[in-house]
Amino acid sequence: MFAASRVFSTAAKRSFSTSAANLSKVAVVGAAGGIGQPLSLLLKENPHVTHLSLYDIVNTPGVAADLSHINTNSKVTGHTAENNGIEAALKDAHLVVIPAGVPRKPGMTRDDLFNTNASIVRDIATAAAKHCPNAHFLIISNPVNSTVPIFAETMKKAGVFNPKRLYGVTTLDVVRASRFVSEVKSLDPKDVNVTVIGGHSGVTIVPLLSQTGLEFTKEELDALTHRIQFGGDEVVQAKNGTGSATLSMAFAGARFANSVLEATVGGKKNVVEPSFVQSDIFAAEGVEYFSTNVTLGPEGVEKIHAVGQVTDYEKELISKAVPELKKNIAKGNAFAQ
Ligand SMILES: NC(=O)C1=CN([C@@H]2O[C@H](COP(=O)(O)OP(=O)(O)OC[C@H]3O[C@@H](n4cnc5c(N)ncnc54)[C@H](O)[C@@H]3O)[C@@H](O)[C@H]2O)C=CC1
Ligand SMILES: O=C([O-])CC(=O)C(=O)O
Repeated sequence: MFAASRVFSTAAKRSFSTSAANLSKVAVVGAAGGIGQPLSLLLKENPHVTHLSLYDIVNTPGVAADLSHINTNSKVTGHTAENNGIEAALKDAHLVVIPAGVPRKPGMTRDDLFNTNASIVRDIATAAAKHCPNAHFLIISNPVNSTVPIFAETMKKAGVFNPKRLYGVTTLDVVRASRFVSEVKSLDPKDVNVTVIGGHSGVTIVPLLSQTGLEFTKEELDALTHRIQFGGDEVVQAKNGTGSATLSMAFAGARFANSVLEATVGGKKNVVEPSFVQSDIFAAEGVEYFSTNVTLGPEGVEKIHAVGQVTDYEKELISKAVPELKKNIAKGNAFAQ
């Protein structure tokens, strides 16, 4: 995993800058938005990317022109809905990152975004099934617990679903957890890895603080657990109606995209990241998708890690997460039928 303070190490840049065979087309859908723009900037700096393809319903020609002046190797193209621009944007993409859709305002839950974002994600999945069915798909659009099932069901209908290549992006939860714990323990976040499992909203976000190897008082556990579960709300409140996390999400999304690229085209072994993927872990409880650490390999998800040893406190958190997740997933599945 990357050190929290740097998205790309100098060594990674050096080792991948010379091999053309390692390079690939990456599309960002929702590229002109609050997340899309800084995420595209970070991807422009990624040495694995040969072609950065930006799609949005508005403004991508300007964003693409701007980014195209940065002197890194990748070509940048901007596409909008006119003239079926999504086809050109997605065709032959190796990886597609999707931060398209509306963000929260204060007082809203992520599930309140469902009515708007569900159809946006379904329509993008329909286009993806047609133009780049073998790509790796990174879903950022909320509510992730439901948009991942929507994307999967739409791909299944088109007969092209590959569960190894569909990832709900939950990286921001571990980025936050690392930062928040390091603040409490006066540590450098690069030395603090927190496993977070479950989903990406409120009580479905389950930090496994016992697995950090650090000691916490009950007060610290309660406060940290709450802050990690509701970190998104802190930003929504602070932005006061103008949106939700964009810059930290761009950082997290770029880290996850780079990990997938390193594992799939960079030849790197043992790349481990958390992701909300199709998973057997709680399938018996009717939970078809679950976020845990996964090992990424050349084909995508190679191994889903077990939850591991958990305390009674964490068992209780999991028992609250599972029914909520089940509901969110069922809602996504039902929408896509
Ligand atoms: N997974 C995670 O950890 C996080 C997820 N999010 C989610 O990411 C999404 C985007 O957030 P922001 O970038 O802040 O929103 P934003 O409103 O700034 O940007 C969204 C962009 O999507 C575009 N868009 C809308 N419909 C589209 C379509 N059919 N095709 C292509 N593009 C389309 C809009 O034109 C806009 O440029 C939200 O749903 C938000 O809740 C935000 C933070 C963290
Ligand atoms: O809170 C939100 O709505 C955006 C999000 O998913 C996050 O910041 O984790």
